[in-house]
Amino acid sequence: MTAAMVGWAHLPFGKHSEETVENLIVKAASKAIDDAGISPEDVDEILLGHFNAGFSAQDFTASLVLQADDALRFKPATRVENACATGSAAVQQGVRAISSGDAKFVLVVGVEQMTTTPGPEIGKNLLKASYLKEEGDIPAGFAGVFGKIADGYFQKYGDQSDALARIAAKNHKNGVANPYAQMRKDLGFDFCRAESEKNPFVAGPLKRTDCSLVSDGAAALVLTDPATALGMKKAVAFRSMAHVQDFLPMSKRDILKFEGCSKAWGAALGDAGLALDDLSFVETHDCFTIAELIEYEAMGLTKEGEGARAALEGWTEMDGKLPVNPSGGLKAKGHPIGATGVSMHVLSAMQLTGEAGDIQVKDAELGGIFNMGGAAVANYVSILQAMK
Ligand SMILES: CC(=O)CC(=O)SCCNC(=O)CCNC(=O)[C@H](O)C(C)(C)COP(=O)(O)OP(=O)(O)OC[C@H]1O[C@@H](n2cnc3c(N)ncnc32)[C@H](O)[C@@H]1OP(=O)(O)O
Repeated sequence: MTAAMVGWAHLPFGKHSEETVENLIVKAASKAIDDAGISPEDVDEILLGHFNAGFSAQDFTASLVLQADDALRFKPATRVENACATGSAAVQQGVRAISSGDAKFVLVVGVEQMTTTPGPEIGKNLLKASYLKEEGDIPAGFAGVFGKIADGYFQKYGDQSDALARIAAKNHKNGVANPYAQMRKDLGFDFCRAESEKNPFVAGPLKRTDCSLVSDGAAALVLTDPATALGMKKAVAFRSMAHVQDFLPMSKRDILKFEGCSKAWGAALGDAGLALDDLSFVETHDCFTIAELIEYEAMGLTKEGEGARAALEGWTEMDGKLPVNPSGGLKAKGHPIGATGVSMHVLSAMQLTGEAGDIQVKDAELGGIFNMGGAAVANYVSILQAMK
């Protein structure tokens, strides 16, 4: 074990036009420090996950965290970015600072405010996480990128519309019980399966219900070393973690396999000496339902081309053999880009300390997280375990 989470905070995700990036950061940071029961003076390093890419005019944001408390002034603070995996990139950098012995307490904050940006610009900003030379003109923003992946997958393995609707319906159902989720509505399989005025096609075979939400929100956590964590009121350890970065152009890869995701799961489970079956739950990056389906294959839950089985046979439901996205995922909880990976770690820590309330997975002991930037370009897996 290299590091542990000892305090955390999660603001409700949603449309928060009354907020500013600055307020979101300050609120989440203060709450996480309070939750850890440390003094702001104890923080040795600050990492801020913030994608931005045009969502906010303020583009130099690391120092905004210092506004959570005067005692944070003069602490080293750095902004970390790796597309939609920005939050996990910040968390894993924090774990490295702890493991190296450079810091005793690290504060990690993830934030994004997307909904105040006009519609067409949202898609344009998100597309900056693709290879612009090849994908820059794809219509419908990042949905266009995953629409292309879904098209290719359907051509190779057949129509997967039922499985995608099952994934959407599962995540929406789970989101109802999550007080931090943006959309708490059980849409049901039939609504997600059928094209309708309320559920139009967005890109390729992907309908609105196959897409994650556009969101505002922040989450934060405090890390320390495992020995110090043992003396604190709660602690969730990093049993292992992995980061695998792949080529940016999709043309240089077989995009129907998320090879970086597969390698990251292999490395993290291997380092932990665990099998996927040992995990109590997984929070995975369902930016689009087709991504969750391919991730089932990449994490080793099913063989290649058979991800649909896991959805159609209920393996990943709350009462299935491996609950996936008990939080409702990006689909229902929301996907404020820079906050997403931090949120995944916070909600998993809540599961492992029995703080997850109505989304609690029974007897959760080990949790896996997969957070992805771009189309399987930045791949981060963390395996978390309760310490007490
Ligand atoms: C970039 C990386 O590195 C990797 C990644 O993670 S890629 C993912 C990045 N994120 C995205 O691409 C966001 C994708 N989602 C979207 O762009 C938008 O949600 C969307 C285009 C699918 C829909 O937007 P829209 O058509 O403007 O819908 P909008 O007018 O806001 O809302 C209309 C209705 O649909 C609902 N709705 C909006 N988005 C929804 C969604 N994704 N799922 C379900 N319902 C949705 C709204 O609640 C609203 O419902 P009511 O009429 O009942 O109030």
